[in-house]
Amino acid sequence: MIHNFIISGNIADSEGRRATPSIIAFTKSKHFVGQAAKDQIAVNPRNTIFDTKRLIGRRFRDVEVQSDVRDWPFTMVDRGSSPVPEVDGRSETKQFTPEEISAMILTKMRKIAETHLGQTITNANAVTVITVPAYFNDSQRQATKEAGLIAELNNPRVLNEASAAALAYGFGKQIEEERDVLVFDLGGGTCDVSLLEIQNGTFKVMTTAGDTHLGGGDFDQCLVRHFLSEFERKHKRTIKANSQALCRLRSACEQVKCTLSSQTKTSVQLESLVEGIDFNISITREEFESPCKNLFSKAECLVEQVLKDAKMDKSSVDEVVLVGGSTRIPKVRELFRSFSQEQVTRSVGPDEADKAVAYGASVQAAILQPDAPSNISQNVLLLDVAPFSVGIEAANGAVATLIKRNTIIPTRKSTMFTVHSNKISVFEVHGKSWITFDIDANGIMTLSATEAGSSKTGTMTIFSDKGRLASEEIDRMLREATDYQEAEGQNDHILTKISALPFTNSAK
Ligand SMILES: Nc1ncnc2c1ncn2[C@@H]1O[C@H](COP(=O)(O)OP(=O)(O)OP(=O)(O)O)[C@@H](O)[C@H]1O
Repeated sequence: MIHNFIISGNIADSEGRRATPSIIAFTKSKHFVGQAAKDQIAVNPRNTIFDTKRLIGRRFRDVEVQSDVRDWPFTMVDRGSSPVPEVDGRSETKQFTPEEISAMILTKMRKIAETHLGQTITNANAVTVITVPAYFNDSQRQATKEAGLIAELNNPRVLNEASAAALAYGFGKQIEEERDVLVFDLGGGTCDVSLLEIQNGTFKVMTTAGDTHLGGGDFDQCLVRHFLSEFERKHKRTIKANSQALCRLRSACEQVKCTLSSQTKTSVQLESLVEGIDFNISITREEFESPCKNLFSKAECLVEQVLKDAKMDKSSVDEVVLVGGSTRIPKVRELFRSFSQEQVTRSVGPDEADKAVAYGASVQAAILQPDAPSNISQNVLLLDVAPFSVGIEAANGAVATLIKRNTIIPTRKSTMFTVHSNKISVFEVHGKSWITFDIDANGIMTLSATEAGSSKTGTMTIFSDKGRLASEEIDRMLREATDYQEAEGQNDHILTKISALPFTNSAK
C-alpha cells in the first residue's frame, strides 16, 4: 500500500501477519477471514471456502472447475451457469458467488490498510490496484474488478501479477542498458511467466504465458492422493468420504511439501485420522516429486513458450526473477538449471518471493494516483500485453483474429464485417458494419459495432450477456456485504465467439 507516497508494500495486520490467506469460513453466528478461517478448517471443512481465484469469472461446467469440485470439501452449486459455493449460514443454507467471497477478502485488506493509516480511505479519486494472474481472461478480470466494487474499493484497477513482480524487481534501480528479464511466478493456485524489457523506468512486457490452474494447491493435492492410496493399502479402507479427515490430511500435506523444500525427508503423524486409526508415514523429497512430475513439466513448458514467442533463447535472458511461495520447491528451481547462476536473481529472492507482487502493486497504485508526484508518475511506465488473441467467429465458422496475443494494451482494432441477418440480439446493426474491439489497460474488452453510412451503434462488454454481473446485482451484493460483516477477531488462442452475431467476415 502507499501512504503519502511512501510505498510500503506488505503491511501487517493487527496480529503482525504480512499475508492473509484467501480463505473464508462460515459458522452459524459469524464468518472468519484469512488465518482465523484457515485455523478452523479441519473442524469446519464444509463451510470453509478457499481457492476462489480458481472459480472467479468461470463457468460451472468448465473442466478445471469440475476437477476442483471433486477435490473440495465444500458444496458447489451451478447457479445460472456460475460456480457458486454453498454454506450453512446463520439460519439457512446460503450461497455466495466467487465475487462476493473475493469481496469479503478485499474488505479485510481495506480494513487492514485503514487501521494502518488510522483513517478510512475516503478519496474518491484514489485508485486501488488488485493483482490477477497475467493469464486471466476477460471474464475473470471483470469479475475481479466487480469484487473490488463490492468491497467498496475506489476505482479498482487490475494488474498482472508477473508485471507487478517485475515492477518490484526494477523499481528504484538504475537500469540504463536494456535488460531482458524473465519473471516466473508460481503461487498457491496459478503460474505466470512473463518476459520483459526493462530500461530507464520503462517495463515493457514482450510475451506472457500462464496456467490459471497450476500452483501450490496442486502439489498439495498430489501428496493427498499419494497418502490416500498409502492409507488404503495399509489399512484396507478409504477416508475419501470423511471431509474432516481429508482436511487434516490436506493441511498436513502442505506442511510436508514446505518441509521438503529444505529437508530431504520428513514424516506425517496424524493421530486418530479415521475410526481411531493413527496415520504415521515418512516421505522423501523424491517420493514427493515423482507424482508431481507433470506439474513440473507444465511449468517448464510455459517458460519455453514465452521464450519461443519472443524468439529468444535462454542465454539472451539477462535475469530470471522467481516469485511466489511455490518457487521455494527445489525441483521448481531446478527448472532453471540451464540458466546460469548469475541469471537467476536473488534481488527478489526466496525470502521476498511471496511479497514481490504486493510491493509491485503498490508501485503501480502510486503511479496511477491522480496526485502522484511526477518523480513516480513520469519516471515509471508499465506497458503490458493482451494474453490472448481476440477474434470473431463468423456464421460459416471462419475466424478473423483482430488482436493478436502479446499486443501491447490498451489497444483498439476495427474491421468491417457484413452482417447478413436483420435481427441481431445484441446490436441493432446490419449490412456493412465496423466492428471494434477495445482492450483497456486492465485487459478488459469492449466490443462495439457501427453500421457503415448510418449513426446506429452499439457497445457491449464481452460476455456481459453471459454471466457477468449487472450493476443492480453489484448494488445488491454491496448491500448484502454490509449486512454480513466479518466477525471480530488453453492455450494460446482464445476466440471470442459471439454466436448472437451472425456475421459474415468480409475483413481483408
Ligand atoms: N517453503 C515452501 N515450500 C514449498 N511451497 C511453499 C513454501 N512456502 C510457501 N509455499 C507455498 O506457496 C504457496 C503460496 O504462495 P504465494 O503466497 O505466493 O501464493 P498466492 O499469492 O496466495 O497464490 P497465487 O499467486 O496463486 O494467487 C502455497 O501453496 C504454499 O504452500
